[in-house]
Amino acid sequence: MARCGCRTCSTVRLSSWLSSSAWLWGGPVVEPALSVRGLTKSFGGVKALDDVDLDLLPGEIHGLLGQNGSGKSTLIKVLGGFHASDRGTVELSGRRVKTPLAQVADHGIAIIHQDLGLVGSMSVIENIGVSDAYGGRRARPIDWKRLKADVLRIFRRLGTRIDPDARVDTLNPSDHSIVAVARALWLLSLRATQHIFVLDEPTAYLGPAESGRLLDVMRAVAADGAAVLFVSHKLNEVLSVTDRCTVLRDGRVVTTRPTEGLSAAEMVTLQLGRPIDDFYPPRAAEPDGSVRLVAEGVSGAGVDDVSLSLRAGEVLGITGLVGMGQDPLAEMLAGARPVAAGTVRGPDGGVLRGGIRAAMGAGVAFVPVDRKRQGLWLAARGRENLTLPTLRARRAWTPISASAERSAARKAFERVGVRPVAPDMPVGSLSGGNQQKVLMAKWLEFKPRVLILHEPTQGVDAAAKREILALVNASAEAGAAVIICSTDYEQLAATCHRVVTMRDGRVVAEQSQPLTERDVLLSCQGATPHGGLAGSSEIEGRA
Ligand SMILES: Nc1ncnc2c1ncn2[C@@H]1O[C@H](COP(=O)(O)OP(=O)(O)OP(=O)(O)O)[C@@H](O)[C@H]1O
Repeated sequence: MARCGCRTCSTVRLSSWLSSSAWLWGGPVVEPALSVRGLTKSFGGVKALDDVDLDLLPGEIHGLLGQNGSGKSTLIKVLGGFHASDRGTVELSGRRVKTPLAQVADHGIAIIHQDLGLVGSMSVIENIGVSDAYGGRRARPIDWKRLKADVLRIFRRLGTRIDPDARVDTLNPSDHSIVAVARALWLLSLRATQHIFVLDEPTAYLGPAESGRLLDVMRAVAADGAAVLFVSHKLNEVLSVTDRCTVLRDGRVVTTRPTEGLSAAEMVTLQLGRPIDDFYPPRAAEPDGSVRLVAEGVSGAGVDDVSLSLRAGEVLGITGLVGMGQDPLAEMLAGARPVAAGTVRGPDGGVLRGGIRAAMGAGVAFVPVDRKRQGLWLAARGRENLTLPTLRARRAWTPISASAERSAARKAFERVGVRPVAPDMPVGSLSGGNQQKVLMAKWLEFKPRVLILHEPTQGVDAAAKREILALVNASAEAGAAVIICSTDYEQLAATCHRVVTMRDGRVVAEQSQPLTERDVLLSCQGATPHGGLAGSSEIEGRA
């Protein structure tokens, strides 16, 4: 049964109602907030959406699932007016609307993308205030006093204590998402009575604790009567928060059904059209190689006196609650961020100075967390992205053979499961998960001696996640030393030989095999495994 974890919500969950006879025999007795019929959209020869029907009911949290490239983002972009559909109709509360929709907020629709569109140097309240009337014909002054009262009321309803006057760049990532939801709530409250929230992988960058806060916010929004569409590859979250799910495969709806009674394995089978045996590949063999990377007393922005070493063949996890220093540490080890004190020694024992270029020269590869801004050249072809890391090693003026590049890229894309395998397609036209696979292919092809991965499977579906991690393990078995910097505790426990935990910039714990998700989470929360914090609902819900 879909569980309501919201402490303030006393409403009856929709799940039992949805599976009741009222739904089954007579169709929905409640007017859908959004009703889509026959939606079809192609890009060239690719049918991204094929005759899609979808109903979102007021008060419901509806999961939208599907493997990478199945059409989820395209559906959202059509709803958001970003793409015109080729065919199909959209009704809002029973009223047919003209598509593509313009000014979707006027129709009560808020779309919250992964990139939240907040301005870090502005306060929370300024970010919310400037969202009204942006692009409008008449400028009018913002009533800050009234706005602040509205925002505080919304924050109270969402159960958050974010300071409206705080600068956004001082907040943690889950607060960013909550501010984006609050901004949408405020904006919609000025414009429409029925609200529809579409959240496109809002928890992709969040750890379990931070995600939990956002899921509570979604529950509060739905409890007030909004319809919520939630896109995620994190099946635990989909199971815990949604009332119903719609599964897309190759642009078509496979099923829409109540979440109650569904398991994560069944969700994967519905998405792929086949079951997968295990969510994770077998762990890489125990390492017995020589030392490949050493950090000695490394300090810098957000990192305080960290020492660690890593051997060839080893897969080391670096984790912590979100924002505890693991992200800047991964960047410092890769030469992508300056080290203020201490040293990093590379595969040959020499101190790595000279930034990321010197690190690459020593065989260190880095897969950054922000694939769109730091990882990929979105306007370039897939094959060109793959060539980039080796460009410097080529002899000057040696022409690049397009056909050789194409055939190498085709093989690399097949290895990591990029769909479609189209080396000439601009990377920006691929789905988000497939972009992530191209990024992985780019650095695996580099044949690194040290491979530093920052959230390597974000936004990828269950099958692709398994394939990517299998390649990471193969890379370790071929002699690379691997670091996975992540807040996906389950993935770390299933993949790593060793996990170090950071808090306030320092390494505070180190665990080796046997590892469990629970132990990793406990160490992040400051408890010793098998002790303390026994009452944490976060842990109990997932154990
Ligand atoms: N602008 C575009 N140009 C060409 N093809 C596109 C474009 N946008 C999407 N596609 C294609 O449409 C299909 C559906 O992509 P979409 O982004 O909707 O998938 P998705 O389900 O959101 O995947 P993911 O889980 O990876 O985010 C894919 O084959 C993708 O390559």
